[in-house]
Amino acid sequence: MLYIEMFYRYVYIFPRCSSEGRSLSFVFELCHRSMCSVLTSAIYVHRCVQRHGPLVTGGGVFVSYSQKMGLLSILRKLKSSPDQEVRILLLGLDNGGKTTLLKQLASEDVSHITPTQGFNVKSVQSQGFRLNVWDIGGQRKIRPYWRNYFENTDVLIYVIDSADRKRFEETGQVASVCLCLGLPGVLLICSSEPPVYLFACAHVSGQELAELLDEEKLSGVPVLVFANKQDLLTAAPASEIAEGLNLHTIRDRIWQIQSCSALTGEGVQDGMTWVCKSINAKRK
Ligand SMILES: Nc1nc2c(ncn2[C@@H]2O[C@H](COP(=O)(O)OP(=O)(O)OP(=O)(O)O)[C@@H](O)[C@H]2O)c(=O)[nH]1
Ligand SMILES: [Mg+2]
Repeated sequence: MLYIEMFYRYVYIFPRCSSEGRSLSFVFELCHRSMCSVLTSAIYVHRCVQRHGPLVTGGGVFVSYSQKMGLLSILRKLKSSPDQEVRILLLGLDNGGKTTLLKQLASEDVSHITPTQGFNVKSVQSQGFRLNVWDIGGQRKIRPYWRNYFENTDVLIYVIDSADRKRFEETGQVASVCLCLGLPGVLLICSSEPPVYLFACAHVSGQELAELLDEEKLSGVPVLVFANKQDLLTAAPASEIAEGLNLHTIRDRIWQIQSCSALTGEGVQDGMTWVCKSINAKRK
């Protein structure tokens, strides 16, 4: 039996949601539908009865204590917050590196990552205080469901695979939608093999960003640009990304740019430290 527990309001129990029973897409469809109405801040998919088979990609699992040191350290940095729960959302097109980042944060193996069909969620709890990190699949068919996860988001981590030239424009549009929705924080992760492409990417995104930052409802929302895939020799430096995004023109909020590699973990914690600081500052 697979339990999908929606904290605060609903608990759903799906009998035999295994590879032999209901399809996973059925489970996630129900999850997504539920999120539409519930819009709650936390969802946990318990893989509680292992004998029914693995949940495969898309399921959230509780992280064992030995695996969550990265997340725990983030949680500790947030402990001064009076709120009992913090929610971080990872979004971006498929193949961008969201799941790699989530696994890196949870100190898990990042060498075997498969495309996310639904979502992954990692959660850590300490002394009644909880940190939830959500990773939503970026495939086109899943993207319409993204908005169902926005409620109560403290920081959005947006992952871009800048090496994917063909979908550059698409990426810019999706980023705009996220910003339009007024999420309180945006962490934009850029990765690129061809720097020229990355510059173009940053340029278009920068135009979108500039327009959105004029919106009153986004006033004061902190923005962190996280330049991912720096392990690739052809990755553009963060300074180029900042220039392309015109970050220096942002005057009405704090922003930050951080180089990182979700694959090696380099720079990831630095970015998350900034995220924690911005959350703490906002909640003071
Ligand atoms: N070189 C390099 N590769 C990366 C990095 N981050 C992710 N990748 C690779 O990019 C590919 C896609 O990573 P995923 O984490 O599955 O991407 P995703 O955004 O979760 O994709 P969906 O689940 O389909 O939305 C994988 O082959 C990763 O190994 C990075 O920092 N450097
Ligand atoms: Mg994924």
